[in-house]
Amino acid sequence: MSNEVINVLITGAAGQIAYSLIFNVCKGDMFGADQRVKLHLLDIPLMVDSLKGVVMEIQDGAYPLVADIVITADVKEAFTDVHYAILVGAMPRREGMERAELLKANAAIFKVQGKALAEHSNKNVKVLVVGNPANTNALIAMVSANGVPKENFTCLTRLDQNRAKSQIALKAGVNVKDVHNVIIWGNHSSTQYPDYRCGYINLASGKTPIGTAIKDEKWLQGDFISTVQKRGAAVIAARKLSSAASAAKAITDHMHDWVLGTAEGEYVSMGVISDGSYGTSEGLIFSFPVKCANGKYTIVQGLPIDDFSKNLIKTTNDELVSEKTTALQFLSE
Ligand SMILES: NC(=O)c1ccc[n+]([C@@H]2O[C@H](COP(=O)([O-])OP(=O)(O)OC[C@H]3O[C@@H](n4cnc5c(N)ncnc54)[C@H](O)[C@@H]3O)[C@@H](O)[C@H]2O)c1
Ligand SMILES: O=C(O)CC[C@H](O)C(=O)O
Repeated sequence: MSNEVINVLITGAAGQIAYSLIFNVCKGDMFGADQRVKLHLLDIPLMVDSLKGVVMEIQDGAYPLVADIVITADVKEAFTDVHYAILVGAMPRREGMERAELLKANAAIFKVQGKALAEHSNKNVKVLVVGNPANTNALIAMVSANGVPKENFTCLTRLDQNRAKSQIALKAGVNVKDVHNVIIWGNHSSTQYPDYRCGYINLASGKTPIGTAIKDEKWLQGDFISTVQKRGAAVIAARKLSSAASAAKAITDHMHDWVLGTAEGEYVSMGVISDGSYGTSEGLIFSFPVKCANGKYTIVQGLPIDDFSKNLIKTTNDELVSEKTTALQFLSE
């Protein structure tokens, strides 16, 4: 076990997602089986008693990797010296609530937290925003965090990628581990574009493009896309609560790959600052296919984009431009 300890902030630490996520971190699933962690757990004052119960459970889990735990409702204390900030805390969308309503409610939170990252966290803090609307909340935190490198701000679209891979695996009758390089473009919303066109399946006969293995273009261009786009809403409709265990798994996958690297030839989807690739608007937090090595991600370049894909990328880009305009208005009020 390494002697070095990393400081990991989880906000919304008394919430549903955190109740799975914290234990993934404690087990070493996120940063590796040798990496010791100090947990910084932030929630609102009302939830601090509940956090005390979470601490009891962490202790009762007897995790050797946990070096220390801070629980707090104080933003400065929570953000001080953190190397990784996983910003989950937000108001989750309930059934029937519009995402635009969420934008306003959450803009204020991410402005304060962006400032706190700049003022109190490690200068190279890596940030993952999960709280919705995740892309635009990440953008608000990024523009509010003077001095923190803009490439250090990401948002979660790995849950969408995992959903897409599973739908393909179910349809093809293969194990999900054999499905590779399905991409999520754009916003973590119902305009996202789940793109199978660069993906492949490892069949007994060899590496096979998804379109060739599934041979059902109508499904791939129709129900596949809409099922993934609407999966979050379907979970809310069924559970009356937003997805939690699957979100925690995706957060763990995202941070693991960012910090420890992706396998050779593997693309993963992350919301990252757009450099204008694939006709997207520079400066948005947009989900792209990326590869990770040495703690850095690179947007995969040169993928073939036909008119079908171009249109869907434009739709989700337009939605993000509009969210950005609204968010910047809230910030200036
Ligand atoms: N990007 C994704 O893929 C994805 C997936 C699932 C859920 N989400 C989003 O993640 C967020 C959390 O979901 P959840 O199910 O854990 O919700 P939850 O309501 O169970 O927990 C949220 C927690 O955040 C806390 N909180 C609220 N404001 C806070 C603040 N300013 N600082 C610190 N903590 C604060 C709440 O007190 C609560 O304990 C929601 O916005 C949800 O929509 C995103
Ligand atoms: O609010 C939603 O529609 C989605 C909630 C969450 O982001 C998810 O993807 O499960």
